Amino acid sequence: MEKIIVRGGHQLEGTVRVEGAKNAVLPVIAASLIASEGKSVITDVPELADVYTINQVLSNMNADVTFENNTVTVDASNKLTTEAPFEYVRKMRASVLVIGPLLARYGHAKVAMPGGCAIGSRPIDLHLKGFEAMGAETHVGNGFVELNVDGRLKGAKIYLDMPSVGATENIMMAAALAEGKTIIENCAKEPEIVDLANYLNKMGAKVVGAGTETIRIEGVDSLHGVEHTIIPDRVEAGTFMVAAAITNGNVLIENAEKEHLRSVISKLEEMNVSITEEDNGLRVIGPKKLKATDIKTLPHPGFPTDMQSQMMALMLAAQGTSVITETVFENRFMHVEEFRRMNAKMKIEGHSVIIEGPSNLQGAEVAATDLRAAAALILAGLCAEGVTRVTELKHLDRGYVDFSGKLASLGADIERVDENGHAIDSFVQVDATNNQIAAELS
Ligand SMILES: CC(=O)N[C@H]1[C@@H](OP(=O)(O)OP(=O)(O)OC[C@H]2O[C@@H](n3ccc(=O)[nH]c3=O)[C@H](O)[C@@H]2O)O[C@H](CO)[C@@H](O)[C@@H]1O
Ligand SMILES: C=C(OP(=O)(O)O)C(=O)O
Repeated sequence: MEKIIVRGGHQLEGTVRVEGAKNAVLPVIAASLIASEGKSVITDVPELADVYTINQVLSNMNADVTFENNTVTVDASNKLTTEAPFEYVRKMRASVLVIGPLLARYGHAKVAMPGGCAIGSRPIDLHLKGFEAMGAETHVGNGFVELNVDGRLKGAKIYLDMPSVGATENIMMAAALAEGKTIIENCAKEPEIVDLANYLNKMGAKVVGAGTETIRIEGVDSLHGVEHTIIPDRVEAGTFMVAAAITNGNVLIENAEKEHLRSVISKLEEMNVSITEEDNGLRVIGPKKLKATDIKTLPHPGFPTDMQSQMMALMLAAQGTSVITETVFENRFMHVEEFRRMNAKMKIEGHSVIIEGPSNLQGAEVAATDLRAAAALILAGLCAEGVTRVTELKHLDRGYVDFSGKLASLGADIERVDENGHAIDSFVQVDATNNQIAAELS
């Protein structure tokens, strides 16, 4: 079993560059399925397990996909098949984002139903209600959801019961090619929604209002491939901000977009962390003593749930009582038990965790329970006494490129080892060209 081994107590210093955003690139690659002509060229794509998975989903549908030098190309002008099997959806829930494009272009999609996961039940009812309002018939059975449209999708007025990121993206992609006008109310406002809208508009779509709570889409007859650069990953940036803060370090986080990180910056500043904008990024300096604070996760522009576990690590090192309330996912506290193995003093009360800081964190063997928990346990290891060993790295590899290597370059005592204890590089997919994917799938 691969592990990351961290020896705490080193201040981080230097510069780290943030990659393109996982949560922006997945819908953008899925949206490339709508282009019936031309090639889509997507740049600043991070080498993440999830990117390989979405590429495989598209490739399996007969799209031509390549991934080299942080650039994904998709040629979806072939006749595509319209199914995404469980093998992919199991690995990555974002596979459901192919439904909107397929339904819009072919009037049919059959995708394995995503189950629950470590952070909650995560249904897709809002996606399906949106498609039904646009004229699709949905049928759920045998572990799949199958959608059919008689003719073309019709524009509709859709109110989302909650501002779901995935539902907003899926409906926006479907509406881009629907007949007439679609209005999505109470939609998600995340920067990744804006990035997808910009991409669709370059492809020839007519989307206005992304980033506000109402998006209006005038459907067009066809979309074409274009070039697009992915926005920086605000969660990776936030994670390195916490790494600098928790080690009393001084780190320049290149390519971090301040506007996307307002809630995170404001909470870190409350904890006495210094953050200044420089030409090419944000400089983060950790204080000698971190101050406790409270956080409630909310849809954007509120505090992001994807930064909740990393902030929990930081609060464990802060002076005083902090409270984290999770309102986005029903069960995103699995990492609490793992932190307790490191001597963390905290208790769960309903949707909140009360953290008594500072905990005298001690190194221990801990298991990542989800992607952000993996990063959070490593962050805790950076300031714990002794050695922390983190397992279940498949979660980490979904969302962080060479996390241990980047921390090591900032001065952390950290290495990734294989089951025999030999040092290895971070997750690297040997070859992700289309041929390789085809070979894997055959
Ligand atoms: C690939 C990607 O971009 N993932 C992000 C996306 O996930 P994702 O798009 O899955 O998250 P949503 O915004 O849809 O989920 C928010 C809440 O709405 C609920 N819900 C959602 C859809 C639905 O049909 N019915 C329903 O009840 C979910 O269970 C959850 O409680 O946004 C989340 C919230 O910011 C982030 O944590 C994830 O990192
Ligand atoms: C929850 C996350 O991602 P996903 O929706 O892909 O599981 C995340 O990025 O923290």
